[in-house]
Amino acid sequence: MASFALELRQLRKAYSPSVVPVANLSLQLQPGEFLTLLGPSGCGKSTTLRLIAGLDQPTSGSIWLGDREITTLPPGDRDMAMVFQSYALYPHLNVRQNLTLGLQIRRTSAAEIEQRLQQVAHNLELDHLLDRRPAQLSGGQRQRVALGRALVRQPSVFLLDEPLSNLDALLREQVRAQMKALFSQQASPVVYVTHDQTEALSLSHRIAILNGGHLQQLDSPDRIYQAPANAFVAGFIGSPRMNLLPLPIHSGQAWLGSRALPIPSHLAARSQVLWGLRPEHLKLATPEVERAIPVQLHLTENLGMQRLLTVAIAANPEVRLRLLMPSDQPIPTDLQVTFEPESQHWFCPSTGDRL
Ligand SMILES: Nc1ncnc2c1ncn2[C@@H]1O[C@H](COP(=O)(O)OP(=O)(O)OP(=O)(O)O)[C@@H](O)[C@H]1O
Repeated sequence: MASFALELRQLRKAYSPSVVPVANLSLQLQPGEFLTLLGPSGCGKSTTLRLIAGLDQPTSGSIWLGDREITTLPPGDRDMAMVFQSYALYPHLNVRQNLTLGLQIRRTSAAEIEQRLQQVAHNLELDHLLDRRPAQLSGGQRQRVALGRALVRQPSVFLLDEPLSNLDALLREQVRAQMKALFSQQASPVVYVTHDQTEALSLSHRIAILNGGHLQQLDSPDRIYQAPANAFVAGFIGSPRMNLLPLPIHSGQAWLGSRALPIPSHLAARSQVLWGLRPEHLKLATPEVERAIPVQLHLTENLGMQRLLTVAIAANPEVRLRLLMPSDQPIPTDLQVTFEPESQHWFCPSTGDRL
């Protein structure tokens, strides 16, 4: 089966001069690539997906499948399969009929339909449920049918809009793993919309982080975590959230309380910097560690395997930092913290850009 790249060129959707959910979005998905649109509520993820599906028309810009422009093509002619959060199954049809209706409409041969049905039902563990109606299924089973309906079609593009968000945490983890395995075998690109960073990080080849209709970073999950392009991405990706503090620069160093932090030379001319350090990179230090920072415990939160501590810098108690430590380690009474210089991030306090 032929597989195509999907490309958005300078895509823009404006509902009014002030409501612009998609602002000049350009990105290209390779065949088989799994790309996630990730961002806070209202950032334009669903609108982008609707534009790709043809359910909405862009104000300007174009959409391409391979070398064919499809910007104004009706949804039914785009050969794309969409999976919604709400499942959207036909209640009066059983699972078998829900899975195969799309193929029958497209006049696929009976033998081909049966072969694809068996394969998808097997992969999604739906074999024993084929004669049931949606009302007789659990939420996780319904969502697997919705995914199966997209997979049997073997479309040119898969569009998935928060398909796991109605499932409880345990089921979400199971279906996520099944989805990852299934979509890794697909030749068609997948555009996945979520506001859940764990889903985005675990499923995607690349993640497009959106905020207010603007693309903030388009990169691999590793790069987005390790080298966030700006303070928005730094604060959005990672749980618990990265420590982000404005620090003054003088005498060629940044100052965290009374502690001087050596800075990269290109920052020396600045008067202030936004300093970032992930809670997992801030460590408790034993007394003999050089240049450790004395702190006082402010708050402890138990997260199961780890504890999240909020500490105040002893010399400047208004400066708070959060750090993660294993739950099975005792919290010492005399607290000091330390970190590796290379785990620090530096951002511009006015633009938020990575420095
Ligand atoms: N038909 C419409 N008319 C006017 N404004 C709209 C319309 N559809 C969406 N919007 C606005 O566009 C913005 C982006 O909406 P969109 O649904 O794309 O966000 P989202 O990132 O998918 O959010 P969520 O995660 O909450 O679904 C929002 O401010 C929304 O109110």
